[in-house]
Amino acid sequence: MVKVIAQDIEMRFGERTLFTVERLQLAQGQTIHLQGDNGSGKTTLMKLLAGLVSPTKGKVSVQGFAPLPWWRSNPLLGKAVYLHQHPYLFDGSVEYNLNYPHPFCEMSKQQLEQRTQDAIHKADLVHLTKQAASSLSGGERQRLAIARAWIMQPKLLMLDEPTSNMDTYSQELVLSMVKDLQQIGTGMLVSSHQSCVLTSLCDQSWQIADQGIRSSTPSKEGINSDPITLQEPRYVIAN
Ligand SMILES: Nc1ncnc2c1ncn2[C@@H]1O[C@H](COP(=O)(O)OP(=O)(O)OP(=O)(O)O)[C@@H](O)[C@H]1O
Repeated sequence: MVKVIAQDIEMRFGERTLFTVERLQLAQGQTIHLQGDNGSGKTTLMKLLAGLVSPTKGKVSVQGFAPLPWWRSNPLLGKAVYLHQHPYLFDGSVEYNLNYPHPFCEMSKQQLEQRTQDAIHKADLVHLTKQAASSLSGGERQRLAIARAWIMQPKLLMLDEPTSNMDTYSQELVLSMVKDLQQIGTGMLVSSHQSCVLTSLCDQSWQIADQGIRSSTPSKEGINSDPITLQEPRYVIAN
């Protein structure tokens, strides 16, 4: 089983402690809703788990991935795929952006071509394939970025505010792609400071508040947010 583990983490910017966490784990098969107010540290936590930023203290490690070639100095990069809410797209057409990850995918050329065509339809990008990615609207950019991840079938995926900027139609397209990834076991962390179309898929919630991160599982009424009890193992940390 593939997982990314954060252990004894402290994340600080200057004098300000954003959060501390004893242990946090994102594994294949999990779909987690990451909640927190604006500025609480959701993006920072995701970047930390993706190896894009380093914690002030503590360690982030991965398990279950194939050994790295000697020239890859950062063992975290590329393991848990992070999608920013304003996704980074390459110069070039929508088609170019969808084909870009092909060399990194473990699929035959034929499978990749089929999956790319399926992604174009799933994300309703058929009429946009030749258009420059830089000219897309915010919602179209997000659909393209998620379609690109859908082709890659990452083991771990982090979606940062994936449905902000999206109308109902785009949200439904994204929901369908995310459900597909969930079915093949992609472990996902979905950040959103309020419920969105994707949060109903989540089987767990991480809440950043008061410089800590609390983990909870949904109850019948929704996410269970009982008062914090440090002894309970389901809570990651609470300050
Ligand atoms: N490189 C940095 N240097 C200094 N402060 C930073 C840096 N990166 C983030 N911060 C600060 O850390 C805090 C958390 O930022 P982050 O983007 O992780 O929050 P967020 O929960 O994703 O917010 P939002 O919901 O508004 O997107 C913010 O106050 C931000 O200004």
